[in-house]
Amino acid sequence: MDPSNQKHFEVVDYVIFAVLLAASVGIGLYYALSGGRQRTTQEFLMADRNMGCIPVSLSLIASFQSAVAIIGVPAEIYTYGTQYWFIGCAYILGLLIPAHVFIPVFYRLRLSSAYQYLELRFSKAVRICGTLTFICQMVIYMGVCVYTPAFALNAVTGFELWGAVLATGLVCTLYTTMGGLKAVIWTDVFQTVVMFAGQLAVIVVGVQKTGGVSEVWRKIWEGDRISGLDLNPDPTERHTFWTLGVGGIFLMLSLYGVNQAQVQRYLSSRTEKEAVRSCYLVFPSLQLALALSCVMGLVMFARYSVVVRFIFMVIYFVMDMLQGLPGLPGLFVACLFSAALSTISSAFNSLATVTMEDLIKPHFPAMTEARATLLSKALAMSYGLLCLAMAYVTHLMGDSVLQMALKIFGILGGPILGLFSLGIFFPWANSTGAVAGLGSGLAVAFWVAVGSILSHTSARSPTPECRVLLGPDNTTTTIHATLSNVTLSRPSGLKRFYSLSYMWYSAFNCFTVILIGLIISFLTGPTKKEDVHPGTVYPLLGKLPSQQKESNGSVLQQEERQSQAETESFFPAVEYETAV
Ligand SMILES: CC(C)(CO)[C@@H](O)C(=O)NCCC(=O)O
Ligand code: NA
Repeated sequence: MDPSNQKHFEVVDYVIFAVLLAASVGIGLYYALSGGRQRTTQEFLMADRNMGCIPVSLSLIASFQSAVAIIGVPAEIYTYGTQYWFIGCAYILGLLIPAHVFIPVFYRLRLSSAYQYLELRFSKAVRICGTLTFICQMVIYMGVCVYTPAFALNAVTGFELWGAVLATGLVCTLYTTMGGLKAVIWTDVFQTVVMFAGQLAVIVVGVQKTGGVSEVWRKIWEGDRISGLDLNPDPTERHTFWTLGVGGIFLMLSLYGVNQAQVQRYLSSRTEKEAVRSCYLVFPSLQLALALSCVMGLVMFARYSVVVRFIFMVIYFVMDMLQGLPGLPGLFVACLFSAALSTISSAFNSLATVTMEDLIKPHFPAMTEARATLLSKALAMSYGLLCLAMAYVTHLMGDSVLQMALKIFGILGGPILGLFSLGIFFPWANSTGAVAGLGSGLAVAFWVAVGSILSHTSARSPTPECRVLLGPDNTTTTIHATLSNVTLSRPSGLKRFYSLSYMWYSAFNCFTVILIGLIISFLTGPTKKEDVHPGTVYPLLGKLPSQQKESNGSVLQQEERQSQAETESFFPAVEYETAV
């Protein structure tokens, strides 16, 4: 194996990549010119609340399955064995709870943005704090997503780095701005299929070139890549059944339960049942996505029988396998960029939605629908350009990309999950408690994350390390093998606190918010039962009231009624189901 010889693309590979981009723009154009022609925010941001469960479910898995997972998960399996696969166990509760708690609550309140919930349950201030946290989370994450595939390809193949970043950023901005949420969802469907096809191609060719299934299996077995269930309760162990299978549930809840990108898809569903069904359908597709990435990591190990710690080993492997098979390298590039595009388009659209619904509309209640839609498009476009800037910021950082993405979800998404859980499960919580809880949750989250970076404890790795250094022209030139005998002495005191496994971040930060939120609520006078807005608290023992009747005249509901009337004038046949 010689990572120093650069891999190249043929014309046909570039053509396939271009077809992917063109098809995505085509879908955007189609939804710009059909239906209501994106003239209302209901259509642009909510897809007219008329989506079926299959496109929604594929779109749900596409939102947080980016090139980071396509590159990061096989690399993880190749380097450390199959322990990470146990995160699949977290998908069970991680999807059942959103389907039966979060979706019913949000859907029946007929929200446009998840953060509207925070105002109904607490106050305007809480809504704004939540929105701002979400914006930070998605903007940082977006940078990682757009940068990763471009950088990885560049490192191995010399694929033009900033050209690829610009192409993805601009194409995505274009179809998101033109076609709104409908285009985002339907491009997600197409891109998810391309993503699966690309991974499957690599696996099939990889197995064949390594000598067939039994040979691959023998090498994996001899190389000791199949990890048993690690039941070590130590929360500082990076990956164990507990960190992945239990910590992972909170990661999933923060993504599939309360993240605006997903909530928006649930709310765009035709009926509540359809939304719940789409959440159920995520389970098999997400398991498939996980299985494909894990198997790819295993085949990769079988191919080389040695662990080389090179961050873009996955791309090297793919090119090594697919070189000489015209079009297949192009299919994989399309797979990587499909994964990236489908994630950043969800990010643009959800960011435009929260900025519009939570930060702008409340201040300009008289804004016309035409102006609001135009402004939403301008917002989607601005976030697209901001994304390019964030790609540059990511360029300046360095971490395992998978770990980096999951840390962002834990550090910023965990406290948001805590905030929503505080509102949904604890009727006593009040607005002051919520703001204090979120503030403390974020502060502790940053403290632990920065502490962990500074004390380097999270970087402990039990495997011998080899590093491939990047040469001056970004080609891989030197292989520098260091057998690092990491001393596995237990850190003590604060260091031990800092070495908390990043897989616990979501859960830990969520609980900080709930704990501080409840303490402050009780100190400042808990919310009385009769003051809680109906339908905002999930009755753990009773039944959630069915869809909100539009009875009282709050501004929010007037807004809702107005936009609902608009929707109905466009689609008189839309029916809103009221109960499960
Ligand atoms: C969100 C999970 C954990 C769900 O399996 C997975 O898709 C993942 O590891 N995502 C990493 C982030 C990304 O792909 O951008
Ligand atoms: Na994606």
